[in-house]
Amino acid sequence: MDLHIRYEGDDDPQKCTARKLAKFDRAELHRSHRATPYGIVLNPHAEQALSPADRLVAEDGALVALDCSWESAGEAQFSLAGEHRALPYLVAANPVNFGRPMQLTTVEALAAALCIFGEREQAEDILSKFTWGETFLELNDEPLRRYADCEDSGEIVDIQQEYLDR
Ligand SMILES: C[S@@+](CC[C@H](N)C(=O)[O-])C[C@H]1O[C@@H](n2cnc3c(N)ncnc32)[C@H](O)[C@@H]1O
Repeated sequence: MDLHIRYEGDDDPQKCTARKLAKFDRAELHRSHRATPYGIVLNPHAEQALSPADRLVAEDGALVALDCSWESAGEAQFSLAGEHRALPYLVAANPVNFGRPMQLTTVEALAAALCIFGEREQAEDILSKFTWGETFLELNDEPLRRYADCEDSGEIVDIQQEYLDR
């Protein structure tokens, strides 16, 4: 699946996961909203949760993340053309936000979406570029497998609730 990243460039370049993905040819960076292709946009502010039902749109178009600092990741920043989806409950494995729910790096968000779409190998491949990448899949193994078995976002939200209630 083609991975595209709207790259804002306002985060620490040393820690930026988007730049590393581009360096290894795993994703294409775009410097403007207009240049970013239409597709499924990973947006933590979106009302609808990502589910396997979104796979076709991502396959025909693109799977898109917005790489910017969390300080500037307000709702307005996500004015990209596409179908916006939030990821369901998952925890971060990156050293900055380790163990925190929902605030994933760009590579974690893309890998989670790939797992939900059944593209586990591609998810493993992009995470393999990061020392903590495998830990993300280990920490989230059960929810990711359960989300991938869902039909639609309604089912995803029901499963997410189980984790939120724990
Ligand atoms: C705010 S940027 C931070 C990037 C970080 N500086 C890095 O180097 O990876 C992370 C991006 O991943 C995606 N993302 C992260 N958590 C998400 C969630 N819970 N739901 C949907 N998308 C999410 C969004 O596209 C978000 O803009």
